[in-house]
Order: sequence, then structure tokens, then C-alpha cells
Amino acid sequence: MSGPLEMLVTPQEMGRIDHAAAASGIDSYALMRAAGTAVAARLLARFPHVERVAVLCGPGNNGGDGYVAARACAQAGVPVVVHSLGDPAKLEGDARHAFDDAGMQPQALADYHPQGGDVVVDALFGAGLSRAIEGEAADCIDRIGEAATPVVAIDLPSGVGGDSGAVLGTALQAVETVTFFARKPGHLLMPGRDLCGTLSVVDIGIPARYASLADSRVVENTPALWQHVFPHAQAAGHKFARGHLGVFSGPMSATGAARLSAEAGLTAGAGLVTVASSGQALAVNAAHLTAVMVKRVDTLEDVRDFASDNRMKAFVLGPGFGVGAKVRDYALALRENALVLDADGITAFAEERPALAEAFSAGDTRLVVTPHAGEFARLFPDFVPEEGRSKLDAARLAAAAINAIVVFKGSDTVIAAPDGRAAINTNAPPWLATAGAGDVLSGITGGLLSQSMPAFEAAAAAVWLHGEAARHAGPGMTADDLPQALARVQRDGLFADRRFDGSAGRTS
Ligand SMILES: NC(=O)C1=CN([C@@H]2O[C@H](COP(=O)(O)OP(=O)(O)OC[C@H]3O[C@@H](n4cnc5c(N)ncnc54)[C@H](O)[C@@H]3O)[C@@H](O)[C@H]2O)[C@H](O)CC1
Ligand SMILES: [K+]
Repeated sequence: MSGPLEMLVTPQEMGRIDHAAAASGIDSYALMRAAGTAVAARLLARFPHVERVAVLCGPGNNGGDGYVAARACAQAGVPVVVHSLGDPAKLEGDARHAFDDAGMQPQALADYHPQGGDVVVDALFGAGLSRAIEGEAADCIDRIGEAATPVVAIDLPSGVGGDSGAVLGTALQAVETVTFFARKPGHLLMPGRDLCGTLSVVDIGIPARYASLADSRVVENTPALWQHVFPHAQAAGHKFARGHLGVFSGPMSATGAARLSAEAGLTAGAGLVTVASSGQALAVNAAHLTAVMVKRVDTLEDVRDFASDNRMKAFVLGPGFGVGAKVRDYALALRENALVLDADGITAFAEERPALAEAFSAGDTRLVVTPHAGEFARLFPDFVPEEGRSKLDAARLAAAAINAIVVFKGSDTVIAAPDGRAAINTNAPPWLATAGAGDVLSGITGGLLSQSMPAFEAAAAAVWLHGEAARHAGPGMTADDLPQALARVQRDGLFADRRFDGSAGRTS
């Protein structure tokens, strides 16, 4: 899929789009009929031998979609039972219309007891979920979970926040989720993504132009976002033209992280990579490096010298470095450069965030910080995800606060820029959560920055390539396998296969 619908639409924005469509004369009940019919079709395609469909309808329009789906399944000759939360006589608008047209008498939700052969249609709550699910609905969700009855969810699995992917109270685990018009952040953010099962997006007749009512800066991280500025190495390119990356090593006992990072940077296309090492760790670094160079850097003066060489295009600082004043001083000395600050480099600024923000506040965005959840909470205790603040919101707030690209890592890594652009990554396999993988990510990011790729696009591309390399390496891989897998991803056309048509361009 390309074009504007690749963007993610929040439930609030979706509400605005619905209203605008209805105000322009589009028949909103026709949209509901299309939605419910599509859900029934999806269910019957996935479960052609279903013995009974149990449709659970809530008090809003999600329930309305459910009544449409119930009728469509019945018309296909499948036994259907409907259970409603609350009194269906209180339904209003399109949902009322759907209930009347279905002509089915619902039973109480409390009376739904899953039977073998059932498939549940979850039409309890969708975009309108506004508080934690409790009581009768929560009990029913528990029963379905215990019985492991397959669930086809309408719009969102009930209990999943559409803007956050978080669980409000409790949630259904679906095998299929059918949403409409465009995906919501909660379909991509965890645990929402896992609770959705297979997600499909159905066009129910809302014209694509209404996407302009939503913030188009939030997208899934795909090559469409950054391939137009991706540095494809020129056959005739000189190694200096591809930029020189510097990676700071930790002390003698902790040098491996920098080497992993450096090798990844080289594989990502940096023309030259130098590991900057204290004299004490120089021998161990030199003994383990071949294509990557080593340089002795002992003092802040040495750092300034290193950074002032205008062939140096980017730096990676933090992996294995140690927490303390030294890493802060080094980071601040690199303020004029593109810098990936990771691991200990992030933790070291926990009490001194203003100094970091100040150093990189002016000019182009050139600082990339790559915290996992623990590091994020140390540097940004004021922005941690919690009720009412999604991981996406958290990353965007953090990026704006320090004028940096924030790569908030996890199985749903969010890449956010100070100007509000953000991407959610979805291609990382579970086995990527392994020691040293973060060092490799920093190195890939540094390697792309060294080739003058803009910071947001470089970070997003690095996260995507990192996930793709891990998929290629397969289960059981270690971080050491990643640079080679990354080389294969770039060489074997895996990347080329996934490249979008240049004309599709960016979605922002
Ligand atoms: N996108 C579209 O163009 C279309 C979407 N459709 C469907 O409509 C729902 C959204 O409908 P809405 O009425 O706004 O919200 P819900 O049905 O999800 O729920 C609102 C309802 O539930 C109550 N409520 C909220 N949270 C709780 C809770 N924790 N416990 C109890 N009750 C709760 C709230 O007070 C309301 O009464 C969208 O998801 C689509 O499925 C259209 O049908 C087609 C067009
Ligand atoms: K639902």
C-alpha cells in the first residue's frame, strides 16, 4: 500500500473524518453496512466451517457494525447468536438502524458461554473505548480467553486503546481484526499489535481525500518514508565521499560494544570507520579490528581534535563506555557533529538533560538518542508512557524537549523527530532482543548519518534495516551475525524487493 493511507489515524481523527464524510452527504449507515459486511466476509473466509457465530454487541457504533455482521452471517446460512451489553432498546442512530434491520433478539452478554465450534465477533468496543473495561464485559472477555474461542474483532479488539495499543482494564485476543479506512496507532503499538492477530484494512467508501483531516506525520516505518534519501553507494564513489564515522570505545574490559557498532557502521556504507580508544584499550581494539581503524583518544582535547577533522561526518558514543562525567564531556564536545548517543551516554545525562538539550538546540537536528524503556525513563522521567500518554506521544514529547531524534526501542520501536514526524516500526523479530543488538543499531545509524542522510530518515532506515537483517539472520542469531546479515539484505535485493516505487514518495 502506498499513498496517504499508509499514515496512521488516531480514533479522534477517525471521528472527525466520519463526521466530515457524513456532513458532505455520504450515507453513514451505508458505511456501517460496508463495515459489518466486510467483517462477515473475512470471518467466513477464515472459518468456512464455523459451527456458530456469536456476535457480542456493545452500546455504540461498534455494536452497530456487529448487528450488520450478524445479519450477513445469518444470510450466509450460518447459525448466529447475538449477545448485547446493555439494553439494545437504548441504541441510537446508525446502530439503532442496524439493530432494527438485523431483526434478531439479543441475549444478555452475561449469558454468553463459549461452545466448541464458536467463532466470536467482537463488536463490544472500538474507537469509542474511553475507560477500563470492568464488570459484565470483563467477565465475558475472561470466559472467551479461557475457552480460547477464536475472535474476529471489529475495528479493534475490545479493550485495546486505538491511539496507544495499551490495554484498558482487560482485552480480547483476536485472531483477525478488521479495521476501516486506515490503521490506528494502537494496531501497531504493543501489546495492541499482538492482540489484533491478522489485521486487514477495508475501504468502506470514505473517500481517501478525507485523510487530510488527520496528522499525516505519523506513519508506519517503511522504505517509503526514507528511500528517497537513502545513500545508494555509487560505483565510482570515493570512500571519503561516503563519510567517516567515529565510534568511541569503552575501557579495556568493555570494548566489544564499540567494535560491534563500528562494524555495523561500515556495513551500512560509511566510507571509513575509526574506533576511538583510550591508550589503555588500544591494543585490545587493534587486535580485533581489520577494516575498521583505531585511533588513540585519551583526553577531551583529543576528542576536539578528532571532531574538528572535517572528514569526520558522524560519531557513536555510549555503548560500553561507562557512565560518568567523561561521557557527558565527550558528548558536549561533539555538539557540532552528527551524534548517536546510546546506552551509558543516555544514562549519564539523566540528571543533566538541560545541558544536552542546550548543546544540540540550534541548527539542524543532528543528535540521535536510542533509549530502551529503562534508559528512556532515566532521561525522560517526565514523559514515560502511562495512561493517557502512548509510547508514540512519549517519543514525540522527548524529541521536542531535546531537539533530537528519539529512537524509543522495543518490539514496537518509535522514531520521533522534534517537528512531530514519527514512525512506528513493525519488522523486528522477537529474536532481535539479544545482547549487543542495540550497539549494532547505533552503528547502522551512525553509518547512514556519516553519508549525510538526514537524521530522522537515517534513524528510521537504520531501525528498519536492523529488523530486516535480524529476520534474514533467523532465530538463534547473535548480534555478531547482524553486520553480515545486513550486508546480505542490501546485496541480495531483499531491500530492493521491498523498495517502493520512487514516485510513491514520502507520505509526509
Ligand atoms: N470509521 C468509520 O468510518 C466507521 C466506524 N464505525 C464503527 O464505529 C465505531 C466507533 O463507534 P462509537 O460509537 O464512537 O464507539 P464504540 O462503539 O467503540 O463505543 C462507544 C460506547 O461505549 C461506551 N464505553 C466506552 N468505554 C466503555 C467501557 N470501558 N465500559 C463500558 N462502556 C464503555 C461509550 O460510553 C459509548 O456508549 C468504530 O470503532 C467502528 O467500528 C461505523 O460503523 C462505520 C463507519
Ligand atoms: K471491537
